[in-house]
Amino acid sequence: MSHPPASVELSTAISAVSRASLATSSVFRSIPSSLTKEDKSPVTLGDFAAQAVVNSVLHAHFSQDKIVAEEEASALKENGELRGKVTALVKEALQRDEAGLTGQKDFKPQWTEKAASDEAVMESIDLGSYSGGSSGRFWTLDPIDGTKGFLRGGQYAVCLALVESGKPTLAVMACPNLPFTKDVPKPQEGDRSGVDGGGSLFVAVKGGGAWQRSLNLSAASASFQPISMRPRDASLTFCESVEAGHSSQGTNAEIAKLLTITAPPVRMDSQAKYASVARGDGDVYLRLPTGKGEYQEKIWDHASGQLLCEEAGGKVTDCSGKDLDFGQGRTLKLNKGVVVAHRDAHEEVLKAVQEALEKEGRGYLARGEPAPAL
Ligand SMILES: Nc1ncnc2c1ncn2[C@@H]1O[C@H](COP(=O)(O)O)[C@@H](O)[C@H]1OP(=O)(O)O
Ligand SMILES: [Mg+2]
Ligand SMILES: [Mg+2]
Ligand SMILES: [Mg+2]
Repeated sequence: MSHPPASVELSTAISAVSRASLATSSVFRSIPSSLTKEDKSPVTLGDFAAQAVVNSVLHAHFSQDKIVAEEEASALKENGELRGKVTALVKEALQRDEAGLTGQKDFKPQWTEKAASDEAVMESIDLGSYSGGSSGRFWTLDPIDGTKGFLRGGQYAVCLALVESGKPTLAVMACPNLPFTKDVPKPQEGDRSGVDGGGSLFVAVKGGGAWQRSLNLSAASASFQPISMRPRDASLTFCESVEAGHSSQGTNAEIAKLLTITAPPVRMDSQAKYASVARGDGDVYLRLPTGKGEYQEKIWDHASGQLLCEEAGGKVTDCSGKDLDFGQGRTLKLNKGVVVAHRDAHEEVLKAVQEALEKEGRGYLARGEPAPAL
């Protein structure tokens, strides 16, 4: 098959994510500033604009579908200048010609001019407030995954997935700063001039494979190609977060020793990590909890990445070997940590993860038990 299995959902999601990544790329080039949210994490006008774009495209095509998305519009309600900038970005992204942007000649955008007023933009952002759950279907969106990377001038991703009965069934992820192949060097952190050839777009359909093409239709690699994880090899390479506070890098180093891996881990921001192991740039993505595992991972931080890796031949579980459960609300509250490896390597990697956690006195995370009370 030379194209992912077609559906209106897939065409709509490709249109939405491609448009959103136009808005984020434009903010990225201009050296974004940020606001700080209540949980102390940053948000930029790129996050707001991308969420408004995706939600308004989804709502125009599937008005019954609910959306679980990261951002909320409250900060824009008090800040007219920021609101105006977001609306201008949304307008520009929604007005782009579909065939020229995504090559989807038969897809007819259903949204109207009205989607790009200040009021409509704020309403669209707040369409993402759904609480999730295990029944029916909903979309989950991270408008900019890796906002810290986005601010530093590193990797980030626009991540959208359709979840049905608690399981991701369709994923579209744009990685505007990830070159189409590993052979083209990634831009240096802080380089805001963009990627030669225009970054990468990833798609996965449950039971229908994982695919990528260049985000830029004029690039040589503008048509979808299937991707797969690297088969179990003699030596494994690891991929982990740049942010030490997001996962336990010390535990990863111990796991590498147990697996006799000597190569240093590749550090990268965002779900671009899932995409790069899905296409075989690396072998293992570990995101192990810090401390006692107090942080609950958000569903939008994993839904599209999980499907991409599973459809590319991988297995994705938490530290106790359980599947990620996307039907528990806005967070993965029944899971601790994420372990991604090729199907044939996963058991061995998980064993090393569990051994390292036991050694550290955090074996309860490996057993899926609550942390012991002091
Ligand atoms: N305390 C935390 N622990 C784990 N992940 C976090 C934490 N705070 C934010 N995140 C999320 O981690 C992801 C990026 O992590 P990394 O690049 O380290 O893999 C992002 O989804 C980020 O959200 P956001 O979408 O707001 O950037
Ligand atoms: Mg995120
Ligand atoms: Mg985000
Ligand atoms: Mg965030």
